[in-house]
Amino acid sequence: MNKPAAPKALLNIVIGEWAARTVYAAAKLRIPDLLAGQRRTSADLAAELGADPEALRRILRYLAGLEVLDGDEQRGFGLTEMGQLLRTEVTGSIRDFVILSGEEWHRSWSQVVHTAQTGGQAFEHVHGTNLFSYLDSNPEASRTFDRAMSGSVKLFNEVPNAYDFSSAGTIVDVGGGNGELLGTILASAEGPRGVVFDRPDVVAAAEAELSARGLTERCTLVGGDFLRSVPAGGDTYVISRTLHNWSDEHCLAILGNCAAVTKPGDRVLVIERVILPDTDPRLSLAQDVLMLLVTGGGRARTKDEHRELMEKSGFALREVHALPQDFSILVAERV
Ligand SMILES: C[S@@+](CC[C@H](N)C(=O)[O-])C[C@H]1O[C@@H](n2cnc3c(N)ncnc32)[C@H](O)[C@@H]1O
Repeated sequence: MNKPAAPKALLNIVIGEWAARTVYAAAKLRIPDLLAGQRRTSADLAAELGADPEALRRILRYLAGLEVLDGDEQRGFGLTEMGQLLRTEVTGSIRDFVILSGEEWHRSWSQVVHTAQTGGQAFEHVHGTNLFSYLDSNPEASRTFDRAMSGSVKLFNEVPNAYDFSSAGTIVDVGGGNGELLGTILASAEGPRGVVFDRPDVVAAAEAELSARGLTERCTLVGGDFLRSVPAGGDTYVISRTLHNWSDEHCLAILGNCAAVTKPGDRVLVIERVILPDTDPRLSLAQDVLMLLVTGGGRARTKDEHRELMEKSGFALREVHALPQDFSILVAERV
């Protein structure tokens, strides 16, 4: 397809927000769940939702234009492959990410001018507190955040294909969230044991995930603060989608805490959207600005920036492997 002329290309970028808001509305109203396995008209859906039929018809028509839905009022609207991903209970659902993006992240993006002018965090400007303190005192937002982070089955499933964990003894997932990544890794290799390490409230929620996978015997949950220390006893430390939340100084503290409990030859695996030359930068650079808005010093980093942080902490970057959704896994060895 030819690249659209500049005015149209720019307009398409600008109205991207309208598309995102409409997809958010559909997810929030659970329209994709109501369309699972069936076509329905807007009148039918509006009756069930207590919504306005004509407003809903025009919104569904826009969603069909965006290829999130297909069909029309006569045939009924149905889900496309993209629409399926907005259902609640499907493998790889990104509904919770859409809700997080449409609520918490949206409020911060609306203050991007504030951040541009002051360098200050939009999130703090909006909420009067930083992201993780806010999540600590807002259980509902915290659950949405954790679910949004864990809706990454495709990404997590690829991790054991990119790195062979079979010779690991104990794998510690630092900032391991609800344990979904560690559960996937342990399910891929019978030998290793695991530790999920995260904020105390978060690891409590990981228990259900690991027990559902029958992994409680092989896995320990530890609550704490990775800026102070990380659990000792591992030979493989995984830090997934976490360093981007933190400034270089804080990353050095986290990596330094891993170095303090490891010996030469042990591994740190960092999973991040790395800014790589000659690759589509749209996801990694969007992530970088999101971190600018919602964290104090967090950022997406280049491979060399990661290498430097690792070297300063006592690790040598050995390998980089590509993962889905423009993520990479950086494998470093304790020197
Ligand atoms: C962006 S999430 C990534 C979660 C998971 N590793 C993944 O890839 O889906 C960052 C994680 O860091 C955890 N975290 C934040 N501050 C922490 C701290 N001071 N100590 C331990 N964990 C922390 C959060 O609770 C959250 O689970």
